[in-house]
Amino acid sequence: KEAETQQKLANVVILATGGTIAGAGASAANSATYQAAKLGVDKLIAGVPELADLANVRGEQVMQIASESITNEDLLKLGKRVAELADSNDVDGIVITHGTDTLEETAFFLNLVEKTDKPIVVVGSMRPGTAMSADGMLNLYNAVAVASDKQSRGKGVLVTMNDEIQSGRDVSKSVNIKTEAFKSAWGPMGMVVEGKSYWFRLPAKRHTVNSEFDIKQISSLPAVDIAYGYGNVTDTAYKALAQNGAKAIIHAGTGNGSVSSRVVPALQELRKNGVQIIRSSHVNQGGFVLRNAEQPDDKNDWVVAHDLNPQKARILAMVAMTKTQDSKELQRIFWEY
Ligand SMILES: NC(=O)C[C@H](N)C(=O)O
Repeated sequence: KEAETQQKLANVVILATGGTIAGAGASAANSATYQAAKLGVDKLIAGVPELADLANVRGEQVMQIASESITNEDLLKLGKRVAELADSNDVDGIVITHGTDTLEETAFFLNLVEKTDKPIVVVGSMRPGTAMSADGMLNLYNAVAVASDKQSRGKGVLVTMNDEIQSGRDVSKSVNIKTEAFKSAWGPMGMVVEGKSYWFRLPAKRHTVNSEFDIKQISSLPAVDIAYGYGNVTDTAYKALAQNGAKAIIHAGTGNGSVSSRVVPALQELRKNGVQIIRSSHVNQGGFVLRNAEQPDDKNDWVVAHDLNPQKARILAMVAMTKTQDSKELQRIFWEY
Protein backbone atom coordinates (compact mmCIF):
# COMPACT_ATOMS: atom_id res chain seq x y z
CA LYS A 1 0.00 0.00 0.00
CA GLU A 2 2.77 2.40 0.98
CA ALA A 3 4.64 1.60 -2.23
CA GLU A 4 1.46 2.35 -4.18
CA THR A 5 1.01 5.84 -2.71
CA GLN A 6 4.71 6.58 -3.22
CA GLN A 7 4.29 5.73 -6.89
CA LYS A 8 1.37 8.12 -7.25
CA LEU A 9 3.12 11.02 -5.55
CA ALA A 10 5.33 13.40 -7.52
CA ASN A 11 9.10 13.31 -6.99
CA VAL A 12 10.30 16.67 -5.73
CA VAL A 13 13.92 17.63 -5.05
CA ILE A 14 14.60 20.38 -2.51
CA LEU A 15 17.80 22.29 -3.26
CA ALA A 16 18.86 24.19 -0.17
CA THR A 17 20.99 27.32 -0.39
CA GLY A 18 20.71 28.83 3.13
CA GLY A 19 18.90 32.02 4.15
CA THR A 20 16.62 32.68 7.08
CA ILE A 21 14.51 29.63 6.30
CA ALA A 22 17.60 27.73 7.48
CA GLY A 23 18.32 30.27 10.24
CA ALA A 24 18.43 29.95 14.01
CA GLY A 25 18.10 32.50 16.81
CA ALA A 26 19.00 32.35 20.52
CA SER A 27 15.39 32.46 21.73
CA ALA A 28 11.85 32.13 20.39
CA ALA A 29 11.47 35.89 20.82
CA ASN A 30 14.27 36.50 18.29
CA SER A 31 12.32 37.01 15.07
CA ALA A 32 14.80 39.50 13.59
CA THR A 33 18.07 38.79 15.44
CA TYR A 34 19.45 35.40 14.38
CA GLN A 35 21.99 33.77 12.14
CA ALA A 36 20.89 32.80 8.64
CA ALA A 37 22.03 29.57 6.94
CA LYS A 38 22.55 27.32 9.98
CA LEU A 39 20.29 24.31 9.37
CA GLY A 40 21.01 21.65 6.76
CA VAL A 41 18.43 20.50 4.22
CA ASP A 42 17.73 17.22 6.08
CA LYS A 43 16.70 19.19 9.17
CA LEU A 44 14.48 21.45 7.05
CA ILE A 45 12.70 18.43 5.58
CA ALA A 46 12.46 16.66 8.94
CA GLY A 47 10.88 19.82 10.37
CA VAL A 48 7.83 19.43 8.11
CA PRO A 49 6.80 15.74 8.21
CA GLU A 50 3.62 16.62 6.24
CA LEU A 51 5.77 17.06 3.12
CA ALA A 52 5.62 13.27 2.77
CA ASP A 53 1.86 13.52 2.15
CA LEU A 54 2.45 15.83 -0.81
CA ALA A 55 5.43 14.29 -2.60
CA ASN A 56 8.40 11.95 -2.45
CA VAL A 57 10.85 14.54 -1.25
CA ARG A 58 14.63 14.40 -1.19
CA GLY A 59 17.09 17.15 -0.40
CA GLU A 60 20.45 18.44 -1.61
CA GLN A 61 22.58 21.14 -0.01
CA VAL A 62 23.87 23.26 -2.91
CA MET A 63 25.36 25.97 -0.66
CA GLN A 64 24.79 27.32 2.83
CA ILE A 65 24.81 31.14 2.79
CA ALA A 66 22.76 34.22 3.50
CA SER A 67 21.41 35.35 0.16
CA GLU A 68 22.94 38.84 0.28
CA SER A 69 26.27 37.05 -0.27
CA ILE A 70 25.26 35.13 -3.40
CA THR A 71 27.67 35.66 -6.31
CA ASN A 72 27.28 35.16 -10.06
CA GLU A 73 29.26 31.92 -9.70
CA ASP A 74 26.73 30.71 -7.13
CA LEU A 75 23.89 31.56 -9.54
CA LEU A 76 25.53 29.53 -12.30
CA LYS A 77 26.20 26.58 -10.00
CA LEU A 78 22.59 26.52 -8.81
CA GLY A 79 21.23 27.04 -12.33
CA LYS A 80 23.26 24.15 -13.74
CA ARG A 81 22.15 21.79 -10.97
CA VAL A 82 18.50 22.76 -11.54
CA ALA A 83 18.90 21.99 -15.26
CA GLU A 84 20.43 18.56 -14.57
CA LEU A 85 17.58 17.66 -12.23
CA ALA A 86 14.95 19.00 -14.64
CA ASP A 87 16.41 16.71 -17.32
CA SER A 88 16.08 13.59 -15.23
CA ASN A 89 12.99 11.42 -15.67
CA ASP A 90 12.54 10.73 -11.98
CA VAL A 91 12.19 14.43 -11.04
CA ASP A 92 8.77 16.09 -11.39
CA GLY A 93 9.45 19.35 -9.60
CA ILE A 94 12.21 21.35 -7.93
CA VAL A 95 12.05 23.53 -4.83
CA ILE A 96 14.86 25.91 -3.93
CA THR A 97 15.10 27.18 -0.35
CA HIS A 98 16.76 30.59 -0.44
CA GLY A 99 17.37 33.72 1.60
CA THR A 100 14.80 36.38 0.87
CA ASP A 101 17.18 39.30 0.25
CA THR A 102 18.12 38.25 -3.28
CA LEU A 103 15.44 35.60 -3.81
CA GLU A 104 13.81 37.72 -6.52
CA GLU A 105 17.11 37.85 -8.45
CA THR A 106 17.68 34.09 -8.37
CA ALA A 107 14.05 33.38 -9.27
CA PHE A 108 14.23 35.73 -12.27
CA PHE A 109 17.59 34.30 -13.35
CA LEU A 110 16.22 30.74 -13.34
CA ASN A 111 13.07 31.95 -15.12
CA LEU A 112 15.29 33.17 -17.97
CA VAL A 113 17.68 30.24 -18.36
CA GLU A 114 16.01 26.93 -17.40
CA LYS A 115 14.69 25.08 -20.46
CA THR A 116 11.99 23.09 -18.72
CA ASP A 117 8.27 23.24 -18.09
CA LYS A 118 8.63 21.31 -14.84
CA PRO A 119 7.73 23.43 -11.83
CA ILE A 120 10.62 25.29 -10.20
CA VAL A 121 9.60 26.99 -6.96
CA VAL A 122 11.83 29.31 -4.95
CA VAL A 123 10.95 29.80 -1.29
CA GLY A 124 12.28 31.53 1.81
CA SER A 125 11.07 32.83 5.13
CA MET A 126 11.10 36.08 7.01
CA ARG A 127 11.58 34.51 10.45
CA PRO A 128 13.98 31.73 11.46
CA GLY A 129 12.48 28.36 12.38
CA THR A 130 13.38 28.96 16.04
CA ALA A 131 11.11 32.04 16.29
CA MET A 132 7.50 32.20 17.46
CA SER A 133 5.13 32.14 14.51
CA ALA A 134 7.92 31.14 12.13
CA ASP A 135 6.76 31.23 8.51
CA GLY A 136 9.28 28.85 6.92
CA MET A 137 7.42 25.60 7.59
CA LEU A 138 4.24 26.67 5.83
CA ASN A 139 6.12 28.43 3.03
CA LEU A 140 8.08 25.21 2.38
CA TYR A 141 4.95 23.07 2.58
CA ASN A 142 3.31 25.38 0.03
CA ALA A 143 6.39 25.26 -2.22
CA VAL A 144 6.36 21.45 -2.30
CA ALA A 145 2.59 21.51 -2.91
CA VAL A 146 3.05 23.81 -5.91
CA ALA A 147 6.11 21.93 -7.21
CA SER A 148 4.23 18.61 -7.16
CA ASP A 149 1.14 19.98 -8.88
CA LYS A 150 0.84 19.33 -12.65
CA GLN A 151 -1.05 22.62 -12.99
CA SER A 152 2.16 24.48 -12.11
CA ARG A 153 3.92 23.31 -15.28
CA GLY A 154 4.87 25.84 -17.92
CA LYS A 155 4.11 28.87 -15.76
CA GLY A 156 7.72 29.97 -15.31
CA VAL A 157 9.69 29.98 -12.09
CA LEU A 158 7.39 30.52 -9.11
CA VAL A 159 7.78 31.88 -5.58
CA THR A 160 5.60 30.79 -2.64
CA MET A 161 5.59 33.21 0.29
CA ASN A 162 2.75 34.15 2.66
CA ASP A 163 0.26 31.72 1.02
CA GLU A 164 0.65 33.39 -2.37
CA ILE A 165 2.05 32.01 -5.62
CA GLN A 166 4.04 34.74 -7.31
CA SER A 167 5.82 34.92 -10.66
CA GLY A 168 9.59 34.80 -10.15
CA ARG A 169 9.88 37.51 -12.80
CA ASP A 170 7.59 40.01 -11.16
CA VAL A 171 7.94 39.43 -7.45
CA SER A 172 10.13 41.62 -5.28
CA LYS A 173 10.92 41.86 -1.58
CA SER A 174 8.99 45.04 -0.92
CA VAL A 175 8.74 45.00 2.87
CA ASN A 176 11.23 43.65 5.39
CA ILE A 177 10.60 42.21 8.88
CA LYS A 178 6.94 41.46 8.07
CA THR A 179 5.87 38.08 6.67
CA GLU A 180 3.91 39.68 3.81
CA ALA A 181 7.21 40.82 2.34
CA PHE A 182 6.89 39.70 -1.27
CA LYS A 183 4.77 41.68 -3.69
CA SER A 184 4.41 42.05 -7.40
CA ALA A 185 3.23 45.21 -9.13
CA TRP A 186 1.05 42.95 -11.30
CA GLY A 187 -0.41 40.87 -8.46
CA PRO A 188 0.11 37.26 -7.39
CA MET A 189 -0.62 34.42 -9.84
CA GLY A 190 -2.49 32.37 -7.28
CA MET A 191 -2.84 31.13 -3.71
CA VAL A 192 -1.96 27.90 -1.89
CA VAL A 193 -4.31 26.84 0.88
CA GLU A 194 -3.93 23.56 2.79
CA GLY A 195 -1.65 22.15 0.13
CA LYS A 196 -3.93 22.96 -2.80
CA SER A 197 -3.15 25.63 -5.42
CA TYR A 198 -5.69 28.06 -6.84
CA TRP A 199 -4.60 29.88 -10.01
CA PHE A 200 -5.80 33.24 -11.28
CA ARG A 201 -3.35 34.51 -13.93
CA LEU A 202 -0.47 33.61 -16.24
CA PRO A 203 2.73 35.52 -17.00
CA ALA A 204 2.73 37.35 -20.34
CA LYS A 205 6.52 37.58 -20.70
CA ARG A 206 8.89 35.00 -22.25
CA HIS A 207 10.34 32.47 -19.83
CA THR A 208 11.88 28.97 -19.45
CA VAL A 209 10.99 26.85 -22.50
CA ASN A 210 10.19 29.96 -24.58
CA SER A 211 13.35 31.78 -23.58
CA GLU A 212 16.26 32.18 -26.02
CA PHE A 213 18.70 31.69 -23.13
CA ASP A 214 19.93 28.35 -21.84
CA ILE A 215 21.96 27.77 -18.70
CA LYS A 216 23.81 24.94 -20.47
CA GLN A 217 25.32 27.47 -22.89
CA ILE A 218 26.38 29.94 -20.19
CA SER A 219 29.76 29.52 -18.51
CA SER A 220 30.23 33.02 -17.08
CA LEU A 221 28.25 36.22 -16.61
CA PRO A 222 29.54 39.68 -17.56
CA ALA A 223 30.07 42.38 -14.93
CA VAL A 224 26.93 44.49 -14.63
CA ASP A 225 26.60 46.92 -11.73
CA ILE A 226 24.04 49.30 -10.31
CA ALA A 227 24.35 53.00 -9.37
CA TYR A 228 21.68 54.85 -7.41
CA GLY A 229 20.00 58.12 -8.37
CA TYR A 230 19.16 60.69 -5.66
CA GLY A 231 19.26 64.45 -5.03
CA ASN A 232 22.75 66.00 -5.17
CA VAL A 233 24.14 62.86 -6.87
CA THR A 234 27.50 63.04 -8.68
CA ASP A 235 28.92 60.85 -11.45
CA THR A 236 31.60 59.33 -9.18
CA ALA A 237 29.97 55.93 -8.70
CA TYR A 238 29.17 55.47 -12.41
CA LYS A 239 32.74 56.27 -13.46
CA ALA A 240 34.22 54.06 -10.75
CA LEU A 241 32.05 51.10 -11.75
CA ALA A 242 33.09 51.46 -15.39
CA GLN A 243 36.74 51.79 -14.40
CA ASN A 244 36.37 48.61 -12.41
CA GLY A 245 35.22 46.73 -15.53
CA ALA A 246 31.43 47.04 -15.64
CA LYS A 247 30.18 46.19 -19.15
CA ALA A 248 26.78 47.68 -18.34
CA ILE A 249 25.57 50.03 -15.63
CA ILE A 250 22.02 49.89 -14.38
CA HIS A 251 20.92 53.38 -13.45
CA ALA A 252 18.62 52.89 -10.42
CA GLY A 253 16.95 56.14 -11.30
CA THR A 254 14.57 58.44 -9.52
CA GLY A 255 10.92 58.40 -10.71
CA ASN A 256 10.69 57.48 -14.41
CA GLY A 257 14.35 56.52 -14.41
CA SER A 258 15.29 60.17 -14.68
CA VAL A 259 18.99 61.10 -14.69
CA SER A 260 20.49 64.14 -12.97
CA SER A 261 21.98 66.75 -15.32
CA ARG A 262 25.22 66.34 -13.34
CA VAL A 263 25.37 62.66 -14.35
CA VAL A 264 24.14 62.77 -17.98
CA PRO A 265 27.50 63.78 -19.60
CA ALA A 266 29.36 60.95 -17.86
CA LEU A 267 26.78 58.39 -18.99
CA GLN A 268 26.96 59.69 -22.59
CA GLU A 269 30.74 59.39 -22.44
CA LEU A 270 30.65 55.88 -20.95
CA ARG A 271 28.26 54.74 -23.69
CA LYS A 272 30.67 56.09 -26.35
CA ASN A 273 33.35 53.96 -24.69
CA GLY A 274 31.21 50.82 -25.05
CA VAL A 275 29.51 50.59 -21.64
CA GLN A 276 25.76 49.88 -21.90
CA ILE A 277 23.60 52.32 -19.93
CA ILE A 278 20.28 50.87 -18.76
CA ARG A 279 17.75 53.18 -17.13
CA SER A 280 15.50 51.67 -14.47
CA SER A 281 13.62 53.15 -11.52
CA HIS A 282 14.13 52.69 -7.80
CA VAL A 283 10.55 53.60 -6.84
CA ASN A 284 9.42 50.96 -4.36
CA GLN A 285 6.73 49.28 -6.38
CA GLY A 286 5.73 49.49 -9.98
CA GLY A 287 8.59 51.37 -11.61
CA PHE A 288 7.80 51.91 -15.30
CA VAL A 289 10.46 53.41 -17.56
CA LEU A 290 9.71 54.22 -21.18
CA ARG A 291 12.13 55.04 -24.00
CA ASN A 292 12.73 58.72 -24.67
CA ALA A 293 10.58 59.75 -21.72
CA GLU A 294 12.77 61.84 -19.35
CA GLN A 295 15.89 61.20 -21.47
CA PRO A 296 16.53 60.96 -25.25
CA ASP A 297 17.46 57.25 -25.27
CA ASP A 298 17.53 57.04 -29.08
CA LYS A 299 20.07 59.87 -29.26
CA ASN A 300 22.13 58.58 -26.31
CA ASP A 301 21.90 54.93 -27.41
CA TRP A 302 20.73 53.94 -23.95
CA VAL A 303 18.36 51.10 -23.00
CA VAL A 304 15.32 51.22 -20.69
CA ALA A 305 14.48 48.46 -18.21
CA HIS A 306 10.72 49.12 -18.47
CA ASP A 307 9.07 47.60 -15.35
CA LEU A 308 12.11 45.68 -14.10
CA ASN A 309 13.57 47.04 -10.88
CA PRO A 310 17.34 47.68 -10.82
CA GLN A 311 18.33 44.30 -9.37
CA LYS A 312 16.17 42.42 -11.87
CA ALA A 313 17.48 44.61 -14.70
CA ARG A 314 21.01 43.56 -13.68
CA ILE A 315 20.05 39.89 -14.01
CA LEU A 316 18.48 40.32 -17.45
CA ALA A 317 21.36 42.48 -18.70
CA MET A 318 23.93 39.87 -17.64
CA VAL A 319 22.03 37.02 -19.26
CA ALA A 320 21.35 39.02 -22.45
CA MET A 321 24.97 40.11 -22.74
CA THR A 322 26.13 36.48 -22.86
CA LYS A 323 24.59 36.64 -26.38
CA THR A 324 24.67 40.21 -27.64
CA GLN A 325 26.53 43.49 -27.16
CA ASP A 326 24.10 45.38 -29.42
CA SER A 327 21.99 48.00 -27.62
CA LYS A 328 19.00 47.52 -29.97
CA GLU A 329 19.01 43.79 -29.30
CA LEU A 330 19.31 44.49 -25.59
CA GLN A 331 16.29 46.79 -25.78
CA ARG A 332 14.28 44.10 -27.64
CA ILE A 333 15.17 41.65 -24.88
CA PHE A 334 14.09 44.13 -22.21
CA TRP A 335 10.68 44.45 -23.89
CA GLU A 336 10.19 40.70 -24.33
CA TYR A 337 11.29 39.30 -20.96
N1 LIG B 1 14.85 36.62 5.38
C1 LIG B 1 16.04 36.31 4.87
O1 LIG B 1 16.19 35.25 4.32
C2 LIG B 1 17.13 37.36 4.95
C3 LIG B 1 18.55 36.86 4.89
N2 LIG B 1 19.44 37.98 5.05
C4 LIG B 1 18.87 36.20 3.57
O2 LIG B 1 18.54 36.71 2.53
O3 LIG B 1 19.52 35.17 3.55
